[in-house]
Amino acid sequence: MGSPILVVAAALIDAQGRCLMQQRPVGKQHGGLWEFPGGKVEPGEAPADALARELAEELGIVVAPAALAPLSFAVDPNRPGAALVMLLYRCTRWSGVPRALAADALRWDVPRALADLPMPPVDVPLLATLQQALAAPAPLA
Ligand SMILES: Nc1nc2c([nH]c(=O)n2[C@H]2C[C@H](O)[C@@H](COP(=O)(O)OP(=O)(O)OP(=O)(O)O)O2)c(=O)[nH]1
Repeated sequence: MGSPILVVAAALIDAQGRCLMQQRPVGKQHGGLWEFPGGKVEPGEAPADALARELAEELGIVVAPAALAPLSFAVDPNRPGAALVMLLYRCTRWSGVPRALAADALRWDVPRALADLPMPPVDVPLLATLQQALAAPAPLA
């Protein structure tokens, strides 16, 4: 069993409280499943920088690393070869309109509706946490 693989991903939330998910291309690991945009952290890269890079590559949007707020994390201990650790950030500010540059499709919807989509195992608890976070009253300023 190798060292854990660190993956960063974003819950992009629009003004209507909808979250963006993308469909992994058929033929890749987890092909056809719906996921949060993001990817693996490269050696020497800070997690938020890695996520800003992935969001530019996958969606063509510009996100300041400071606009990425840590939300939750999840672990898939059963991934072949090495456990996968996924850090989920919440993001409400970006420049540009997300486009499916690396995915087969994009979908904006409230987390409750997204939960019906087929997704990798780590995404299930993360989406539930996101749903709770969006349902909770806004924190006092
Ligand atoms: N981006 C993303 N990846 C996820 C999610 N859930 C989940 O299990 N993963 C897995 C799928 C991949 O094994 C890994 C993400 O790495 P990646 O997207 O860079 O993988 P990849 O196969 O496209 O890249 P590569 O290894 O071919 O360079 O994490 C998710 O919600 N978002």
